[in-house]
Amino acid sequence: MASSQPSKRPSKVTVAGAGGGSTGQPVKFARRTSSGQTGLCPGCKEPYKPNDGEDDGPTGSLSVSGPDGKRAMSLVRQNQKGEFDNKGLFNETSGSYGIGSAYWPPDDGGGGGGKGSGGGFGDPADKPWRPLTRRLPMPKSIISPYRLLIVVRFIVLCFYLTWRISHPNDEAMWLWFMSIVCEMWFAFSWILDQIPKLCPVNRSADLQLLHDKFDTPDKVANPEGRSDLPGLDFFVSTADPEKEPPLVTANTILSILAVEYPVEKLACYISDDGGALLTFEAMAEACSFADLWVPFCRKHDIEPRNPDTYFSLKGDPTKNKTRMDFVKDRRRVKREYDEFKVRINNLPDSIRRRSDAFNAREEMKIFKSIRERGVDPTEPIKVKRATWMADGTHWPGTWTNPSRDHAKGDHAGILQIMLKPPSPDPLHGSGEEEKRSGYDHNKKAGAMNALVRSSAVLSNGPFILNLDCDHYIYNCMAVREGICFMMDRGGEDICYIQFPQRFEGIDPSDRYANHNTVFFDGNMRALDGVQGPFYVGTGCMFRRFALYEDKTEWGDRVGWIYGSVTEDVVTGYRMHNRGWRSIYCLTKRDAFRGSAPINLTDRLHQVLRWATGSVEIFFSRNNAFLASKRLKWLQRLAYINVGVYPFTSLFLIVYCFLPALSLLSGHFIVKNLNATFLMYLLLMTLCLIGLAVLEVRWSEVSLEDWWRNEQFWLISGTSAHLAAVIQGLLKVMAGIEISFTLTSKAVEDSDDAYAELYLVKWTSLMIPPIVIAMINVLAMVVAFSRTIYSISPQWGKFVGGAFFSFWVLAHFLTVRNTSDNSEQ
Ligand SMILES: O=c1ccn([C@@H]2O[C@H](COP(=O)(O)OP(=O)(O)O[C@H]3O[C@H](CO)[C@@H](O)[C@H](O)[C@H]3O)[C@@H](O)[C@H]2O)c(=O)[nH]1
Ligand SMILES: [Mn+2]
Repeated sequence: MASSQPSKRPSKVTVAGAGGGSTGQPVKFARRTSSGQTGLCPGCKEPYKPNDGEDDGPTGSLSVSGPDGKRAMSLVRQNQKGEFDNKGLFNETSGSYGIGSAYWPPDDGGGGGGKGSGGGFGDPADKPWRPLTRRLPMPKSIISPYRLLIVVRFIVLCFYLTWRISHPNDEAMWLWFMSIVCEMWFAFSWILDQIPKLCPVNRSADLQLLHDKFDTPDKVANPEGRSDLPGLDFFVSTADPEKEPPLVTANTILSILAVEYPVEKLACYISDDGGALLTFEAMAEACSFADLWVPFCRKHDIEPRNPDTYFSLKGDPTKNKTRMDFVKDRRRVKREYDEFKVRINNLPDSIRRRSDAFNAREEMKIFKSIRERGVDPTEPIKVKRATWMADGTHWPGTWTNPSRDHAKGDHAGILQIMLKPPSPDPLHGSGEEEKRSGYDHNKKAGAMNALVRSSAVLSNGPFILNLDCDHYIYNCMAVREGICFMMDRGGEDICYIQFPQRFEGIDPSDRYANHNTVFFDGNMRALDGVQGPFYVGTGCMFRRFALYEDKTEWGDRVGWIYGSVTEDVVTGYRMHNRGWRSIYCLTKRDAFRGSAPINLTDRLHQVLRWATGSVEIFFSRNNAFLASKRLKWLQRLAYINVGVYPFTSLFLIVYCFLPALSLLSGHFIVKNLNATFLMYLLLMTLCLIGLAVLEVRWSEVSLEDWWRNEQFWLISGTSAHLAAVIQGLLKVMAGIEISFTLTSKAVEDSDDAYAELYLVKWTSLMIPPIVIAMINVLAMVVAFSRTIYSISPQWGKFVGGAFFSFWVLAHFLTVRNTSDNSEQ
């Protein structure tokens, strides 16, 4: 084990100060892509010899390094004269930094000028200009009736409510009053949810054109074929090696390092809020393994580039593989990956053994010096026990010798540069500039901001893509689609490109709507037609410039915004509020895939956190009611909805008890079930069904998914959302802080892949839905027997109440989908 021995290689560990922490121990690992130079970090194993026994085809070289060492300074340098410099086309562009004008030559330039031909550097002047991306409107045959139905439903709803208000049930005013208040709120929340969905769009990006414009060698301008794509920095956040196994994070890192993007333009930064040596050493192992994995992926077009997923794919691995050496390469990489996994699994043990050995040595030293000084050796000596890195130094995250600014919970950030970048350029000020104090640690937002600051002095890529540790790259071309939008003409006001979140390992019938498809394929696509989708925390590509504006306002106006457990939505909101727009990038093959909790308890806790974040937003100055004029009208409604939706739970819970109350009291929300009421009911139901069908068609969500979403809306609406409102109120009124409960990504080894699903971990959040279901069943039974035995049976009212009750109960019924092999 290399890691149990102090490394003999020189270690270039940069430990640098960053934002002081208040709750955790942020450790930021910074890692630039490899050029095959490894061994700069303790814990790294011996570098793989990339070429041993392999032949190097022209495209299949097993080297990861860029075509040459120099870093192309795209986007950074401003052409001062504003002139079109034909010679440096590929290496310098005349845009201003990170604004997205990267390749647009000024119209008076030498590139042909004029509107039609200014199509990017390297484009011959005679070629017509072509857009990198297109906006595709939804088919009229779906969207027109959809809009019409929205209007119809709105009108019917208005008439219905007016009718209800003017026809109180004087036999049971309380029932009538409760129901009408709830119904008015539901109408309001329906409007908030529905109106922003008026103009959904689809988009497409032209990857071939991107390649032609940025990646194509040119005899004159770019003889070495260097890419002129902009620099891209990946940020990965992890927080707890127990809940977020380092192997998962390592796989994410490997998928990033293997992405189809020029190595010299790519950098990867990892933040570990847990400050765990385990995570650090696992990352070091991953960096070493990348030297084997990345060339293998590139040589044989491997997909997905997450080794764990790749090696557990079912089916024939040789399908579509034509290179003769594929089988040999794959066998070798597979074996090395298995060994890599064993090393990762062994890490906790080897770190402990190593630390024990070092600690014992320290004890001996102290013991010796005490004896030499002639102090009574029987007196117990206190030796602080530390965690040790392989190079014989203390792991900075153990705080064994606390001092000012360097103690657990209050310390500087730690910056580790794991591998030298492929560039011979010096790393300007790496480390030193990290010494910023007074910034709050602030959960994930704090971690992200620390990465923004440290990456600024290392690679400073104009674009940043952030991923949760469990979200890996499933489509290695996807980031290029994002770049297409950023680099397209008119793209300079795009602050971020959000990709949908897709999940793996979810039960086939998706009982608790974990896939969230209605949100990701419906709501988000609709917002794309307004000002842009929300930022949802992972799988999002930012323009660095949009995060940077005034260095003193981190977490307040700039960067990731603090003060909420759902930092994501607030961060996106602040940008939209300043007039930026965002883009939703739905790639054919999922761009990223992550894990989601499949058992009810974890799911409820996740939803609870989101809803609590929403309540926090509602009571903060980020409430969209206070938005600036730059926020578009429909976008504002959507953001208001984000802040308001948890409050629906207050009305929902009352409404769910109404059927039982009607059944038991023998009254109903209306005086009698007359034709007018039934007609309204029929009309509204028809509108609802019509809207659902049309929405399912434009969003391409399945009807089953849509129904799961409705079900879970009721379950979470009566439990987690309610708790969120209470928590949020507690925070506002009593200042009680809300903690971020991490979702576990650890997979239990078990024969049944979905064993987790049936795991019942009791949580008080389950009480309201269970009580609702039980009371409704009970009320039906009681009312049914009463109606049968009563002398003047009130069947009408019973049927009304029972239908009402059944509507509630239907939300708790799950029919298990038996086609279990649909996953994959
Ligand atoms: O103090 C913290 C807490 C969390 N995280 C990271 O935040 C991410 C999300 O945590 P997870 O438990 O997986 O939450 P989810 O509910 O699955 O995440 C969704 O919701 C979060 C906001 O509530 C967003 O931050 C995420 O990007 C989004 O995927 C993970 O990478 C964590 O490592 C930190 O870095 N520091
Ligand atoms: Mn997650």
